[in-house]
Amino acid sequence: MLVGVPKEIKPQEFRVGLTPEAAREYVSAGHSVIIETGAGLGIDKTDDDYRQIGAEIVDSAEEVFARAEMVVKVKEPQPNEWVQLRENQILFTYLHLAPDPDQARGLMESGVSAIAYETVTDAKGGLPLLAPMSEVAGRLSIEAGAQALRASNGGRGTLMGGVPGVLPARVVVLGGGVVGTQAARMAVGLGANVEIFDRSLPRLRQLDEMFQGRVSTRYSTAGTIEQALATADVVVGAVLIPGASAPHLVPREDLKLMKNRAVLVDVAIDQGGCFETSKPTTHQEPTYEVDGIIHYCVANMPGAVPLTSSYALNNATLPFGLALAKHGVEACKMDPHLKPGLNVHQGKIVNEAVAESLNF
Ligand SMILES: NC(=O)C1=CN([C@@H]2O[C@H](COP(=O)(O)OP(=O)(O)OC[C@H]3O[C@@H](n4cnc5c(N)ncnc54)[C@H](O)[C@@H]3O)[C@@H](O)[C@H]2O)C=CC1
Ligand SMILES: CC(=O)C(=O)O
Ligand SMILES: [Mg+2]
Repeated sequence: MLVGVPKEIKPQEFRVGLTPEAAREYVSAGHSVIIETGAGLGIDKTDDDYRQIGAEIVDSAEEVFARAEMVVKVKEPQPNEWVQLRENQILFTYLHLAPDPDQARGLMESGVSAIAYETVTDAKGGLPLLAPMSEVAGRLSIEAGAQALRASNGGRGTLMGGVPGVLPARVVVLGGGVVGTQAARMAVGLGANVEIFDRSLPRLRQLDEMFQGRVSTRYSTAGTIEQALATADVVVGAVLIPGASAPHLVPREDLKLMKNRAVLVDVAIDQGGCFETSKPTTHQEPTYEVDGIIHYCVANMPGAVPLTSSYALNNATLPFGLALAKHGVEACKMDPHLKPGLNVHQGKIVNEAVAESLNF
């Protein structure tokens, strides 16, 4: 199969769909790989690095989209990308369609078969192609929160770990999955006071065990969240209902319960966000303020650390990508975990949760 990788075009997105090491695996398996010139520069890989493993460098994204039988990307296609997709072509990337009906329509009209990283599953009920980026985003969320707390950035002026004689910041994490766990680890590492909320009691038990008393766990209800908001310095939004838009756990009116210039970090923004007042931001302008509360809502957080992120992502996507390259879209029928990854096929939304969420 001819596999193509365009350069990412979202603002400040420096990851790449295939690292040279991953591209080499495709070539070894007998596939051809074309890479848009400069696609790897964000991870310090030159065109020559790709040429050396047997890939062909092409001058434009247009050529990649026109020639490739499978396009491998990182972020969801932008409007000028989705118009270049076509029937009998596979797109393998993050899509996050539930909160994005325009993209959903664009992909349906293109006729492409689009497989979304974030809805591929594993035998343990996890999301193996989302997990590595959730690990990155979870860890970054605390760095982002700590930065936003600085007075020079509009925040309350609280130091995460406090100092002897002065209390540390209170960090509230909504959702104790991959993002939430990594956020909690980082916050604990900085010496913050941490509470994690989840709706799953088995998960709360695991977290309790894992953190050995360094983190408090709480069952997530509107009431318990309201109580926590009153004392929080940073609230990390890390919930997920796979395929669906994130539930709004904090309505706008609840911002008045919070301390002035406290910080909301909405990692779940790519699924629409879990605070009512969230709207996607970019690394260029990551924060904004609503009712005295600082919001950080960057939808491609891992793009800020493209080296770590591209390798972590490729480690997870490689076996699935190789299966798609070998068997085409039929691979989704052969692998029950790749099957839910197929979001758009023959002009229809074919993942049930995504279709339901979009009301399609
Ligand atoms: N902004 C960014 O750059 C990135 C965003 N993400 C997003 O972060 C979000 C979380 O991802 P993961 O941690 O991998 O998901 P996950 O599935 O590992 O964890 C989600 C957790 O939320 C819990 N949950 C569901 N409803 C809840 C509720 N009402 N209250 C409290 N907890 C609830 C679930 O029980 C689960 O433990 C997703 O939307 C994902 O797309 C992930 C990576 C990068
Ligand atoms: C998961 C996701 O949206 C990202 O890595 O940007
Ligand atoms: Mg995202």
